[in-house]
Parts: sequence; structure tokens; C-alpha cells
Amino acid sequence: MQRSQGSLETRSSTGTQTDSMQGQVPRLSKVNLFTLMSLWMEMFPSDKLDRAKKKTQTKKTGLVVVSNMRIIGLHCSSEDLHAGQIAVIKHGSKLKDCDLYFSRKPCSVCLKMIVNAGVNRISYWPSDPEMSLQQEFLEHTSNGDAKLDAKAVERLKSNSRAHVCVLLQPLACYMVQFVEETSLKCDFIQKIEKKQPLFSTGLFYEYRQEKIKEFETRFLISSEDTHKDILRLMGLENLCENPYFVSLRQNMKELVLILATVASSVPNCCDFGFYLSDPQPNSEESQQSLSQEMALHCIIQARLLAYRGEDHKTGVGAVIWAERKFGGVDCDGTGSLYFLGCGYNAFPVGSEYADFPHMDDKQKDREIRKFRYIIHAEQNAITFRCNEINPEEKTMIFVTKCPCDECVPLIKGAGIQQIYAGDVDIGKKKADISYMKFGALTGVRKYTWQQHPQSLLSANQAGDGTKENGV
Ligand SMILES: Nc1ccn([C@H]2C[C@H](O)[C@@H](COP(=O)(O)OP(=O)(O)OP(=O)(O)O)O2)c(=O)n1
Repeated sequence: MQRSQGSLETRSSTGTQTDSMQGQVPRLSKVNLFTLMSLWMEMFPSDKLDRAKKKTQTKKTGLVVVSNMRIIGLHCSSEDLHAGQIAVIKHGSKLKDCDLYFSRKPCSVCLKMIVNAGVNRISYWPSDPEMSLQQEFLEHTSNGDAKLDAKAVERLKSNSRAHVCVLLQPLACYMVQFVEETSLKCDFIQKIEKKQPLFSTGLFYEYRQEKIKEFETRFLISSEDTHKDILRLMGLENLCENPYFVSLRQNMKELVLILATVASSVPNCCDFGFYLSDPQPNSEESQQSLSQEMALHCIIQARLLAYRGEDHKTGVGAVIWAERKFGGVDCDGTGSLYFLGCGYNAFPVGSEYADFPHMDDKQKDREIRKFRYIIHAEQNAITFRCNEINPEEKTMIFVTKCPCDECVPLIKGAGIQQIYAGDVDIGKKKADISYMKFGALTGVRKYTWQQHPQSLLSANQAGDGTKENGV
């Protein structure tokens, strides 16, 4: 069986990640992963006033640039520039043959340039486009610019070599349920549950409900009629007929639900955040760390990547960002942060599904366990990075699980200066994989998911003297 690039997404498994899955472990297709990443990039935190909040017809847009099915750019529009313009500035002629995933259909200004650059495919989320048509329908005072732009986009599309299309794919069976169950069981929620006995599943669902509402308002169009009007203006009249329209809306709703669930798995609440594992008194550490909002955003990217992991039992995702120090203009909506690479755990590139064992250490025979063959999320992120790691700049890796003993020296040796990670397995020595080195790692700042040090201090003063993580 050929390892898929986005087709077969359900595997039978010996170990189960969830009880109700009955051995079926669904994965996100690459196309859906790129689409979700583009939606999430639209929500990249910005220090500047969010354009979406301002009264403007141009909506903030997220973009994922993909070359040979690998992500080489994560961007979002800024105050002055659209996502497509940023792609041209950042990648130039390297855009040739790339696939671009937009969270909104790009406007004609962007489209003419990216088509001209020779991109292979432009996929967009079929909701309100970058030049908002929803506002055009709602505000009768508008000057019709968005409708004119939609027409220009259609003309560019029909004359271009690039395929401009909607690439959503139906989700694998049980995917929504799987994401819900694994989000509840993930390291971040587990840690809150362990430390805060008052945290309950109910709280997770409440938090998720808020996220669902927020994301639905941003990414869906509540009125079916308005949605159809917009699709028609975008040249998608075929999708306005049933059963296609109903299934399109259902598919979009499920993807938004997945995004909201994953975002809720690292909640910005309960006094938890990414704090230094071993804080140095009076050091400048606090000035050098990212804002909690930014750290959460990046770890959620890694959580999304984890749903593409090839290990039946444990999906892991990693993403590397760096902060530009010298020169360069911050034209991207990501400010001084720029994307370096990302990955998830998988068997070596080009291997066939049956080439390697998939068993874990609970099975007896060591020879037929997965551990010697699987490439870890961090290893893939470092190997397939699209920019060099500059030791003078702050480079950060965000990984959903504690880096293991294979990866710790790799991360340090690569010159990565900060690790943001889950650390639930820290100090564990399993049969074929160990997490012993992370605790002793020096020279790299380790930010782990824990209770705010101040509230921990108060708890300790009140008599609870347990040391966080044993780090
Ligand atoms: N920082 C890390 C840690 C692990 N992995 C990957 C490598 C393996 O595919 C899987 C191993 O995960 P576990 O250590 O959780 O081992 P099991 O999957 O056997 O689960 P269990 O915790 O039940 O032993 O995760 C990774 O990519 N990056």
C-alpha cells in the first residue's frame, strides 16, 4: 500500500488512541491540514490593530505556501500588505510550481502576481473572500468594488495556467470524534487536570464552545442564501446546488469544529501557560520569552500537525519559528517572526506502509517495534526546514511532546535556543524511547506547560510543596 499524500487517511491499528475508535486511527489529509493551517494563520496574534476589526472591506487572510507537498511558508496579511503580496515578497520566483492555500479567496491585486509567478495551484476557503462580499451584501452603501474585484479574479482565473480551486476533502470517518477524544487526553489538558482537581471535562467543553462560536463567526456564513450569493460571485455556482451545497457546508463546519477543538486543547485559561522550567532569578529571561498568546498559537500549529502523524498510537507535531534580529523589513503579519520548518512523526520518506513495524513497547518482541524506524516530529522539522538556523537569532521549536533523548542533542546542536513543549513524559525511561535528557539540558531555554509560577508560589506557601515536573 502506497503511503498517501492525502488520500487514504484511516489505518487499522494494534494500539488504540481512544477507546471508542475500536482500532481505527484517522489522519488529516495533507490538503485539509494545509487548509486548517491557513485558517489558523489568519488568527495569528498581531501587536498591531487587527485589520479585521477595523472598518475595512479587506479581511485579514492566512496563507500556507507548499512546495512538493511540504510547507515552506506560513504567512498572514499585515496592516499594509495582503497575504499574496507577502508571498511574492518572501518567496519571489521560488513560488514557481508551489501550491498556495489561502484562508480567503485572494483579491485580483494578489492573484495577478501569484499567477504570474507560475504557481501550480491556488486553493482557498470557500467563504467570504479577502475583498469582503459579505459586507457588500450587508452594507448597501458600498461602492461595488468587491463585486468588480470578484469579476477580475474570475477573469484572471480563467486565463491562468494555475488551478484556482476549492480543495476541501471530506474528513476521514470518526475524525471529529478522534480529535475531540485525543484533545481531552493530550499532555496539556492532562497536566491541568493533574494540577487543578477542579478542572473538569465540562470546563474543556465550555471553553471549546466559546471557540466554536468565535471561529464560526469568522470562517462560516450563517445565512445559506448569502453564502450561495457569494459562491456564485466567486464562480462556484456548481457548489450552490444540492447535495453539493449541503455537503460543502457540513465539511466546512466540521473543519471549523476540528480547529476549535484543537485550539481548546491548549487553553488560554486556568492560570496555565509556557513558563521556564528552571527560572533564573533576576535574569532577563522574561523579556526574551514570547508572549503567552504567541506561544499558544505556535503550539496549536504543532497540535494540528500531530493529526498527520503516522504513528498509530502517538501523533506528534513540531514547528520552528525564528525572530529576525538584523535587517529585513517586517512586512509579514507575523511581525519579526518567520517560519523555519515543521514536521510530524512518520516513517522515512518514500517508505511503503508495510515496510516497518508499527508496534510499541507493550508488545514483547523488541525487533518488531516501531521505535528504531520512526522519524520524530522534531527530526522532520529540522531536516526539511526551509531556512537556515541563524545562531545570532532567537530560534524556537514548539513540540507537542517532551523531546526524547534522540532529539534533545539534535535540537541543541542545530542552534535552536528555546523549546516550548509538553513534558508529561519527562524523566521516563521506556523500553525503546527515553525522556531522560530533557531535564538536564542546559544552554537551551525550556518553556514547559505549567501553572503560572506566581500562583504555584502561593500554593507552595499555602503548604503544597511539590516541585513542578521534577525539573
Ligand atoms: N518529542 C517527541 C516524542 C515522541 N515522538 C514520537 C516518536 C514515536 O512515534 C512516538 C513515541 O511516543 P511515546 O513515547 O508516547 O510512546 P508510545 O507511542 O509507545 O506510547 P506510550 O506512552 O503508551 O508508551 O512519538 C516524537 O515524534 N517527538
